Amino acid sequence: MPHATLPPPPADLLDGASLFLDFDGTLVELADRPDAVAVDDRLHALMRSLAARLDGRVAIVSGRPAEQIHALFGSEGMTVVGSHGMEFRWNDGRVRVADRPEGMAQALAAMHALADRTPGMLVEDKPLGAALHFRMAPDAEEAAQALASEMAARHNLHLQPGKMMVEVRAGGGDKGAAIRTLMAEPELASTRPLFMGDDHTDEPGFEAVAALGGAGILVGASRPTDATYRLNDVQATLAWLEAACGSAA
Ligand SMILES: O=P(O)(O)OC[C@H]1O[C@H](O[C@H]2O[C@H](CO)[C@@H](O)[C@H](O)[C@H]2O)[C@H](O)[C@@H](O)[C@@H]1O
Repeated sequence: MPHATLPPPPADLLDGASLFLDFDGTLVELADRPDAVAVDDRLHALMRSLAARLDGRVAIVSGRPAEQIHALFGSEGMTVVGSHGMEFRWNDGRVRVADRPEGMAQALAAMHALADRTPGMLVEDKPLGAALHFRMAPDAEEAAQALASEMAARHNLHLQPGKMMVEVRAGGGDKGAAIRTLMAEPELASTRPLFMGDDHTDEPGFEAVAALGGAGILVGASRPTDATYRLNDVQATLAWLEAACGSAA
């Protein structure tokens, strides 16, 4: 994986593009708890501007449940892919959701047992996965990783690392495969896909957009990546998007 110093994206990159956006760490700052995140007026306005600028060719591609992203954005009416590429909710009402894997109940019970004896550790129960969050219990990272690995192996679940969390989830897809599915929509044909994301779990998305003739934009510090461009942080990302779609205040 290349590790060059990446330039910021050019201002005209949205021309003829379809835009896929990660959520946590890309559009909103990371917080101590998953439920401490909100979509403010600035982000609402930006999503409306992007939808207008790109004729609706904008989607959120998140590890969060699609339902949660919908609830956070309210009436924006955009396409959302949730659960790391396993749930599709298109803006025309179509829905495609993978089955909840067997073994989730046992994995959740084991995670709750660990969290109950670990102050600060949180369990996130998702439709297609279960996550252990140790942002507020950093000393318990090893225990969380060990339990998630054990649950993944025992119940044939996909092990999904994240930022200060580890998840077991339904397998068979990732953000890269999800972007390929979205790009197969007729109205996206012959557009150039762009994907913005911050996490290692966004790398399959960067790889997919590059293979489809587009570009990935890494949000955060320089690291080995398949992205083509880089922006420093969430604030730089919001400012670049606003400028690129002409909605800067
Ligand atoms: O793919 P994303 O949209 O970036 O979602 C990835 C995960 O985001 C959430 O967890 C992360 O954000 C939390 C709130 O800032 C933070 O407390 C946590 O440490 C981060 O890992 C979400 O809770 C997960 O379900 C997503 O998979």
